[in-house]
Amino acid sequence: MHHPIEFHEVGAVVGLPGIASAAHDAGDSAGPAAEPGRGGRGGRGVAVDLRQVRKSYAGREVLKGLDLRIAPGEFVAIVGRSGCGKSTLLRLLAGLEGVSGGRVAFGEEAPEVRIMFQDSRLLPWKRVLANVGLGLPAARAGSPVAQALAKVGLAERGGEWPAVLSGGQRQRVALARALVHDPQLLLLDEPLGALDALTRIEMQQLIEDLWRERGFTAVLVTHDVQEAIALADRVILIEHGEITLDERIDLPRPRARGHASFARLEEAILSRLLLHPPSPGHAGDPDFGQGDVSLLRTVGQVAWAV
Ligand SMILES: Nc1ncnc2c1ncn2[C@@H]1O[C@H](COP(=O)(O)OP(=O)(O)OP(=O)(O)O)[C@@H](O)[C@H]1O
Repeated sequence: MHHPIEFHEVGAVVGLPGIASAAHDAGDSAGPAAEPGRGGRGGRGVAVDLRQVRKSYAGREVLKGLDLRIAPGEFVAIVGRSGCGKSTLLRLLAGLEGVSGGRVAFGEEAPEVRIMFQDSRLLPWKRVLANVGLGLPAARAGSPVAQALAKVGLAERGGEWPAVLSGGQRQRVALARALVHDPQLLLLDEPLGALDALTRIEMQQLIEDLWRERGFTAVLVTHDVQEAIALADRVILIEHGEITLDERIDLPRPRARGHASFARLEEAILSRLLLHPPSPGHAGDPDFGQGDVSLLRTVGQVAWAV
């Protein structure tokens, strides 16, 4: 049964009135309406609702009024050129920074949100077990920590120091450290960016498996369009601080990179990325209109029909 979602606001509110009612007005929604994510099965995911989110640093506007709704259990990938504001968006979602305007809201009060970065950020003076159990009461840590380590394929490595692990293994530990808290929202800030190609694909599969099993909502920032298409229900493109593309990926999972429809979708998104070169200090893309989105959607649909 479909229940309306009541959104709970986090961070500062500037310029927008009460949220709960506005969030459900069909006509008020920017982007696709929140429908349940189709991959995650565990029902653990939380809905996310961003309205007119703005973020400035020292008077320079980095995010210029983002509207984005994410359904519970949905997997969203954010792509865009370096410096377009992807990590800033994740930090706002994580509550690590406050918005300069607009609002960030979740479908539940105080959901469990975890974030994973490109570097593992493990504490080098603590063994793997202690790193994964950080923040858990000692009495409760044992079994969940062991289970999380087993999930990421490192059941035997708990007694080791982070320094003796490979980069990929350290990221697995970082993933286990997030999993142990059973997150409702998992934020992934280019977590596989420093890994070799093979390890990267293995980690992508692991993340997808865990997402399907646990059902958390996932927001992945990545420079890799293939990675975005392989994992996400929707690929969002940010350009000059604005969302200029919100593309639903309807390919069956697991997704075969070599498949013609995958390749065409990748080409379409890449060409969209390359269409508008960076223009520092320029507010938005005046020459970008609905037509561009329609064009890409057409390309995508043709690709999916193949
Ligand atoms: N704490 C900060 N103080 C000042 N400027 C900041 C701060 N954090 C981010 N910025 C600026 O905001 C812009 C967006 O940064 P952000 O890290 O979100 O980009 P990004 O899209 O994630 O880039 P990349 O892909 O290179 O990681 C950049 O111009 C950056 O210099």
